Amino acid sequence: MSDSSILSLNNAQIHQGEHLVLHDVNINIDKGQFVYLIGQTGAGKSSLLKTLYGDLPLKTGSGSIVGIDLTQLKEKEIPTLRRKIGIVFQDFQLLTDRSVDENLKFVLKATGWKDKKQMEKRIQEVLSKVGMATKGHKMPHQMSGGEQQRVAIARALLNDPELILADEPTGNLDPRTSEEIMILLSEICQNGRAILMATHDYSLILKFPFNTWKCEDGKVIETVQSTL
Ligand SMILES: Nc1ncnc2c1ncn2[C@@H]1O[C@H](COP(=O)(O)OP(=O)(O)OP(=O)(O)O)[C@@H](O)[C@H]1O
Repeated sequence: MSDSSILSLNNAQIHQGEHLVLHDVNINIDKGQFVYLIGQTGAGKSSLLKTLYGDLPLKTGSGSIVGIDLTQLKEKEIPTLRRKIGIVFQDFQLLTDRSVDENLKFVLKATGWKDKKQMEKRIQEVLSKVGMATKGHKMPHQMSGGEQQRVAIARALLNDPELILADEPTGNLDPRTSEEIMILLSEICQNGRAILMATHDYSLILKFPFNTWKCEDGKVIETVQSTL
């Protein structure tokens, strides 16, 4: 593992309970790198991401993410891990009973922020980054899917993570909105964060080309665009 590595798995096995999903996984992402994760339904993309954010245990092989050893990860260390990475899901997962500002404040409080002024400042900063500076008062149901995903990305940025894991972040969006979200994620990457993004959308990969890993036949292989 090089100094610039932000995520690596070596000879890892990814399990869902007793079911072996992926084996001999050897992957590395450096700081500031963008990588796509593709593969057919059920191929193991979400299982791999879940292992990386501590939702599934890594029992075989070795793995490290944002400086944390995944094989040694204890239940009580999972919040620390989640603070150091940003996670974005297909279905946004905003709390539907509160405004954008309150959604973001909830995460800040849960991750140890106390000072009210500092929290307000940080919320405004991340909302500006995703083009939602004036939308803090909105409730989730008052926003389009694309706007909700922007807020979800703002939420992922709150604690200034070096790595963002995104599980089909454009899966619920129309093609144009998907492109807008990709432009945003590309900008975030250009600002030095690494991104690992699972997707089914090959047209996005062609428009925004980055390294691509494919889950296939129980393995993760690096692939080139012409073989997608
Ligand atoms: N909670 C679970 N318990 C047991 N097996 C599961 C669970 N979730 C997924 N699996 C199994 O693990 C394998 C990989 O599923 P996974 O969700 O990682 O695939 P995926 O590539 O993300 O698929 P999709 O593109 O449909 O999201 C599949 O065989 C699936 O049936």
